[in-house]
Amino acid sequence: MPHPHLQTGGRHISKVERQLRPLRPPPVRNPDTHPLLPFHLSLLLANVEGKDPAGRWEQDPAALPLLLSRRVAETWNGSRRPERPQWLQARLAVPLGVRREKKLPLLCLQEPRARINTEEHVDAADQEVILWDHNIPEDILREITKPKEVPAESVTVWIDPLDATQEYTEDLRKYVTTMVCVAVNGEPVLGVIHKPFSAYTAWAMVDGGSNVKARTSYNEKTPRIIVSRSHSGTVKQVALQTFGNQTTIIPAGGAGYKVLSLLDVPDENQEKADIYIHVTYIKKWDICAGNALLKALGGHMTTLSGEEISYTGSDGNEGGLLASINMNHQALVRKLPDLEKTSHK
Ligand SMILES: Nc1ncnc2c1ncn2[C@@H]1O[C@H](COP(=O)(O)O)[C@@H](OP(=O)(O)O)[C@H]1O
Ligand SMILES: [Mg+2]
Repeated sequence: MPHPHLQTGGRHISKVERQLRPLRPPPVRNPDTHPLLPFHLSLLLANVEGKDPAGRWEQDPAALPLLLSRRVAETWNGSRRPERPQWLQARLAVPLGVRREKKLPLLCLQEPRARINTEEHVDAADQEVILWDHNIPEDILREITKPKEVPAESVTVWIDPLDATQEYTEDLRKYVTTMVCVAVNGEPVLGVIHKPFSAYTAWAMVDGGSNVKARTSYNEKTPRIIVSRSHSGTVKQVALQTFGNQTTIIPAGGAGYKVLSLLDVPDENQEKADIYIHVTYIKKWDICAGNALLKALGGHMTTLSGEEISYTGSDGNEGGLLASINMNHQALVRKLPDLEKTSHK
């Protein structure tokens, strides 16, 4: 899509951008602390804004992750002008036209004392910046009334701009999510899982608030177990061995989708399960947001041997995954077979 550009002061800016000035001054921030709440909310905004996210995805799969990740970057930087969604849409269409490869671009203006880990990487040539207007929607403000601040160096951010990539390439769009997670001292604290093709966003903050809840009942005896359809490893054998041959196994794409299957999600394309098990290696950006959501709602996501996963340091989790909510998680861990016998890789 062609987009009008004007030359001003040696810099190309869009006509729409120019019309939006003058704008409010940048917020004042204490550089030693990290405002968890606004950051989190900006991610939500990044996820839900725009007239037709699914439509944008059909035009170009990079659109939403790019919008999301740029919002992340911008909020992190915390000092730019606010913008409007219409502007974002117009502006994004230009650079995205040429990016249809599987790996999606991401711009991270990294805060020097915090870490941002993402499946995609910064395109150094890309100077565009997309901005958050610092308006927090009413429904979110109602849920989280007390903003938190934590030392910036304690924060690690995990971003998956496109989860269920394999399924996306097979046009199985219901599995696709974008995810952002903020961990503090390695503990998952804020999670956002967005389904671009359903325009549904689940978010939760540990000791903060959420827009999603657990279902009212789960089947602990003969659970429906949701597992990977494309990185399954020995998971079916493990599940049947643990819970018996009558157990229902639901193969599904995406770690974000599978966590949502444990919750009360008002989306007709969302299957429901009682337990999520994964036995192969998995990256932390695939699981951090789901872990934060579950933790905030009273659930658990651990390795198969019941250990908490630390969302700092290395980007891989090698101990497999067991996720549940409103169940005796430790009892589930004890039931699982000794997985030394099975491969985690
Ligand atoms: N053994 C493995 N090695 C690397 N990534 C894995 C993996 N198993 C699962 N994943 C990643 O975890 C996400 C969910 O996987 P699955 O759909 O198989 O459950 C996918 O993320 P992406 O789609 O972001 O790559 C997938 O690539
Ligand atoms: Mg992923």
